[in-house]
Amino acid sequence: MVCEAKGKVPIIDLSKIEGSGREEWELACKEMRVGLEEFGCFSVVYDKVSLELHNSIFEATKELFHVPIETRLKNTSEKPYHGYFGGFSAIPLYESMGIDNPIQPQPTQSFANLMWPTAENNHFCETVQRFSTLLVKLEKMVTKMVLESYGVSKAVSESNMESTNYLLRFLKYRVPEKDETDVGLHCHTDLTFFSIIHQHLISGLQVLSPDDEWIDIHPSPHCSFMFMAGDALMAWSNERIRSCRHRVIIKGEETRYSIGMFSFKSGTIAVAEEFVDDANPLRYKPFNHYDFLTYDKTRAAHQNISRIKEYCGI
Ligand SMILES: O=C(O)CCC(=O)C(=O)O
Ligand SMILES: [Fe+2]
Repeated sequence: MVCEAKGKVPIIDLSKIEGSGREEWELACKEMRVGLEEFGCFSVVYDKVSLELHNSIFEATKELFHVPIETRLKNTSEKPYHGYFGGFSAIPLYESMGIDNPIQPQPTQSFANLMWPTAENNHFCETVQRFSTLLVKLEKMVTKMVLESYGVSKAVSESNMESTNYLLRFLKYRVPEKDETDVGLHCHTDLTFFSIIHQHLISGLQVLSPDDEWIDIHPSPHCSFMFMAGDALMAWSNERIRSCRHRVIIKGEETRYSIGMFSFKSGTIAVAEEFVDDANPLRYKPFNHYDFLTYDKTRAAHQNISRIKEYCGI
């Protein structure tokens, strides 16, 4: 069930986990903890996402980026980092758009109406809903497994999960022109609780190992999903889990598309008591996730400092 090799990002097959026994469940939890503590990530195979759905969501993504730029720019949000992002000289290849709360029909429909005000957009909405519903189900299952396996009480685990909001983002990286950088996204950690990245045919995602080596995360099979711990999960776990340092490098002659499902918490995030003892004193003050995003957006860039540490580290 689990392709494990020490020093490698774990690959965990959760396709049949729901009907499985205690032993398989615990083994999968252990692999998740190993991945999160060593690399800040693990890869999940989840065959409830069919090849047909995988192809449909990427067809929808390509169509979306064919919409004129004036229209794409209409993807705005009151929440920081939730709307259109692109045209930055430091990352010229990268462009992305987002739907906040994509499992509700209304936000997806409003987004589609903005992008295709006069054309039929039901197929886009239906595909986004099907994909998002499965991904959110998967994220909830993984979060439950991670929290439970660290011994977090059922009540705390349930309230943690109830406070989750999801942001679906469509990402595009164009091919670099001659003499242009091949960096799609510079090395960073996400500001999220969890980030799930789903890739199409073109590789590019790399994660940094504990020995500071870049590991390629290849986009196969069609139902594989990269789970990366964000800064909020690192803080919540009092740094037992490390946030995943990653980047995107664009090689070859084809546009790269990927999709991200990002989770954020409403209310206050406080370090879970299970992670604090004499050897591990409290490292973070309680914080509001969206205030952290606002702070990050307005702060001067200090690339070498952990952003969450700067915000609420003790
Ligand atoms: O496109 C990818 O594979 C990764 C995207 C990413 O790191 C991000 O959006 O934060
Ligand atoms: Fe990222």
